[in-house]
Amino acid sequence: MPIFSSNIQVSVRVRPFSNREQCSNSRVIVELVDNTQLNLYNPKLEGNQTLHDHRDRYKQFTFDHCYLSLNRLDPNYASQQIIFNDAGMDVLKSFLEGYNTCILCYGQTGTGKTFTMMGNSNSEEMGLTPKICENLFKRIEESNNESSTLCFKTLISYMEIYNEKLRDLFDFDTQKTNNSFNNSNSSGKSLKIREHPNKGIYVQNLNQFPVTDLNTTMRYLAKGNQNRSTASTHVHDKSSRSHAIFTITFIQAKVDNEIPIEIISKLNLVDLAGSERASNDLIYNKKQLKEGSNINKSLVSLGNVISILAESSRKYQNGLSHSDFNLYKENAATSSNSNNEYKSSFVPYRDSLLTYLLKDSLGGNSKTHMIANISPASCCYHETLNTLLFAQRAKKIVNKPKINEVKVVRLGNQITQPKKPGG
Ligand SMILES: Nc1ncnc2c1ncn2[C@@H]1O[C@H](COP(=O)(O)OP(=O)(O)OP(=O)(O)O)[C@@H](O)[C@H]1O
Repeated sequence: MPIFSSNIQVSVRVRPFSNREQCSNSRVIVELVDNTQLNLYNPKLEGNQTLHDHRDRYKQFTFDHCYLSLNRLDPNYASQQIIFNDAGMDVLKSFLEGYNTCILCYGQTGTGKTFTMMGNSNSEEMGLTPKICENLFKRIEESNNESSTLCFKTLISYMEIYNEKLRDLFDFDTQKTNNSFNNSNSSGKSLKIREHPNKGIYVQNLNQFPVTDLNTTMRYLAKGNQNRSTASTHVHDKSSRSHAIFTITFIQAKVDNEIPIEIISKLNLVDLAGSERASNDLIYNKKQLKEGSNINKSLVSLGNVISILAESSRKYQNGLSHSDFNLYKENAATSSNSNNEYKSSFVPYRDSLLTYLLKDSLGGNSKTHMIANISPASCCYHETLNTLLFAQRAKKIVNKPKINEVKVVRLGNQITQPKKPGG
């Protein structure tokens, strides 16, 4: 079974100017050097060539991919299809091979995270989630036509973290009436995260629906999206106030040398809530303050986890050869000896629901792709710089993806794992 280490893939996407940015006479401060490098200009130092050399005037960043979606009329505009062809197809391929996979969008509020993940209802503008589902069902159909020895099962679930509570967006009994689903006084259930030695992280009592076609999946997704917490903010009139995680679980059953085998892979599609700097010039109500502070708190803990993982990946990769590094990860994961030289740094996954839920995707056994969404405008310089620095740190994280293959013994409808010899 292939096990190897793989860095988190990180892309950056620059969205078009918003009306607010156009009205504020902002300038474009992001320039693509090529499809992996971009320059971010400091608007305060622009044009001042005498006092500052170029290192002060702009910072250069390198990522796995940079996408410019600044102007739809530009022939090089990075469309939804282009993002899917790169990031989406890559992740889908690994997911179908049996790897746990994850795509997450990170960035300041209003920079295009929901647009990238979900898109608009217009079919030209479908985001990664519907496009991945569309292609998944196409692949299943193709495989069904090619072979009768493989069986597939697809399950979907959808949850959000709102004000540090975990909610099931597919809990259609707790219907959202007058936004009561998301009201902090509502009786909407808060779910619990559990950890299983084989299954990894999972959410207890989360609804999971089996699906066999795109239309049904899209209907569930649309209903789940209606339940998602959104509100108007000073920056964005339909801002997501929660982190949303749509999970597809894919079970492939086959018989190998007369032994029934199941490969179970999970794809987490994550639309994070956007960070927003509180301003002294603006008035916030109590609800906005609470939402903003919870969003920022969980994004800070995500930042901490990413920094620690990036630092330990760097430390050990610098000193160890590739095979030693694999050994280190192996030992760090299994060692109970606190003096073990390979023991990994403590990673505070449990500091927030978000980092706990994403534990397997960050520094775990998943193939993960992060898309950092940014604005092109000079008025967002500080937020954009923070996002790019965050993304640069995430690029250093090394995961250890593996195919989740389980040999099963079927007893009627029950599925059990074969007993270990002597067990
Ligand atoms: N690449 C793009 N091309 C065209 N329009 C875009 C693009 N990215 C974002 N937009 C538009 O920008 C606006 C904000 O985008 P979106 O809602 O996706 O931001 P967000 O990052 O999810 O915000 P929040 O964090 O507040 O939820 C939307 O009107 C969206 O249609």
